Order: sequence, then C-alpha cells, then structure tokens
Amino acid sequence: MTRIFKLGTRGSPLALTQAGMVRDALMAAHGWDDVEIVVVRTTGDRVQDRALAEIGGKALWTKELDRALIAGEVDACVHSMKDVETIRPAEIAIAAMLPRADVRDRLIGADSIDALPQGALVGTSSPRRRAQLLRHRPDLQIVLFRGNVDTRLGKLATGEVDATLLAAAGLDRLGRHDTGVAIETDTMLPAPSQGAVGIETLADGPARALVAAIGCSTTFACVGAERALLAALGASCHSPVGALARSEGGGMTIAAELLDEDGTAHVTGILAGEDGVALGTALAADLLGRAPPQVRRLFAG
Ligand SMILES: NCc1[nH]cc(CCC(=O)O)c1CC(=O)O
Repeated sequence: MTRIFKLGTRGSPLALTQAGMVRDALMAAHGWDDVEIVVVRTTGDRVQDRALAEIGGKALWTKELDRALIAGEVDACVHSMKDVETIRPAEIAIAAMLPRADVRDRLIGADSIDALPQGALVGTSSPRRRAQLLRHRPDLQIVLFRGNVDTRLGKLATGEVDATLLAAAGLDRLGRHDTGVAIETDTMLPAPSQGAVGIETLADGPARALVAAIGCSTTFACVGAERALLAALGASCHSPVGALARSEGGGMTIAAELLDEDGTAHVTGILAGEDGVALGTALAADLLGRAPPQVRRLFAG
C-alpha cells in the first residue's frame, strides 16, 4: 500500500484496544510502518439510558461503521463479533477474525453464583445472562445495566448493584485479569461469538485479502457456526441464547441453550460434525423443535 491503511472502530476503551490489536497484526503481517485508527461514533455509543434491545438492536453498533466502509472513508472495520448482526449488507464481508480469547463470563461481586446473598441485585441488560442467572438462582433481582466495561464496574463499586457479569475477553483485553471469577461454560454458555474480534472489509475490494492474512481460521469456523445457529433461530436481541462451537480433532462440536426470560424453561442440545454452518443450522432446527412454547415464542425460527 502506498497510502496508510485506515481502520474504523468505535471509541470505547475496549474497542480501541481491539483496534490496536488488529493494527499491530496488520503492521507485522505486511511490514507496514503505520495503520491509521479512525474512531466512528455509533448510535449505540450515544444512547446510554435504554436497553439496547428496546431501541433497535445490534445494528446500532455497526450502522455508522458500515456507512464509513461503503463510502470508502475506511479500509476495514473492527468489531466484537458478539455485537455484529447475522445479516450484513451485501457489499460487506467478514474478512477475518483474530484468535478467540477466553469465551467465559466472569462474575464480579461474589465468589460464585451460589455465594450471592439471597435476593441480591445483579446488574445486566443481557437477556441471556438474566435468564441463565435466574435459572440457577430464582431469588436474584436483575436490574438493567448498560455502559462500557468501566462504567459498569464503576456502578458496582458505588454499590448500585451487588454483582455483575462481564465477558472475560473484554476484561482481559483491558488488563483486568484479576477482576471477577470465571463461570464455567457448563454453567453458563456464553453469547454466540463472545470473545471473538472480527474485521470487515468491502466484499470486492483489495483490503479483503490484506485483512484475511491475519485471520484465525479456527475462530472463523467456530464463530461462523454460532452465527449460522443464531440466524436459523431467528434470534433477536430479546432472545436468551447461549452457544459455543469448538474445533476438535478436525471436526467441530456446537452446544447451545435457549431459555425463556426468567429461566424457568429451557432447552439444550449439542451436535458434532464437520461443517460448522450446517451444524449450527441443524442444531437450531433441533432446539426449536424441542423448545417449550414459552421459549419457542422468543424465536422467529
Ligand atoms: N455487549 C458488549 C460487549 N461486546 C463484546 C464484549 C466483550 C468482548 C468480547 O466478547 O469479545 C462486550 C462486553 C461484555 O459483554 O462484557
């Protein structure tokens, strides 16, 4: 490249850290002296007072970045894959994903879910975390909790809530390795795509191959399976769903769980095979077929 490659990102501390990781990887892979980070403010960053699900879902994190990419203002955009809708504009391709980090959630404020005091206040705005917590501890009170990682930890520190759950990946990337205790995935399956950073480019432009050079194919395949599951479920951001695909000895396994809002009903399943997208799609059909009505109605199928 004769000019400096431009990388679009949101401006939160976590987004900037992730963009920095992509920048470093691109510079190392291609021997570049520099990559320019371009901060784009998204609707999701501006609106802090209502639940994301209420104001229009995951597109709020990507719309302005998509526009910048399509307008040619940036060469690529960095996203937490967890925040990227399953249906993307036709002009845009997921060119690569960085190697996946710790996929688990961490509980901050108590040593375990069981150790939370009776009726404790737990802050989260994730329907999945809410339902999974209530499934284990129906006595807990879940309160709406938004803002970036530091904002949430601040609210916890001032005693607004007794505990919260955050993705280990985000905490670790922000250097907070000692914050919270990891909840194992057999207790709480993570959000589909949790822990994965993706880089999008135009589907047809030269940036796609440049970005693909830094990608992790295992992460790409596993997250692709989880996204295929989400798409086939017709899941919205109101749908409590956990999923995790793992690559094992040349094959793949995918586990998933659907719940109702209060975790009183749920259905789980696991499939093993070769093709991630086919597995995710098949598991979605299996789960929807077996889901109790109060779970089924939260998915469009
Ligand atoms: N919804 C916000 C969001 N999107 C991605 C992460 C964490 C990083 C990741 O999963 O890669 C977080 C914060 C959190 O859930 O704690």
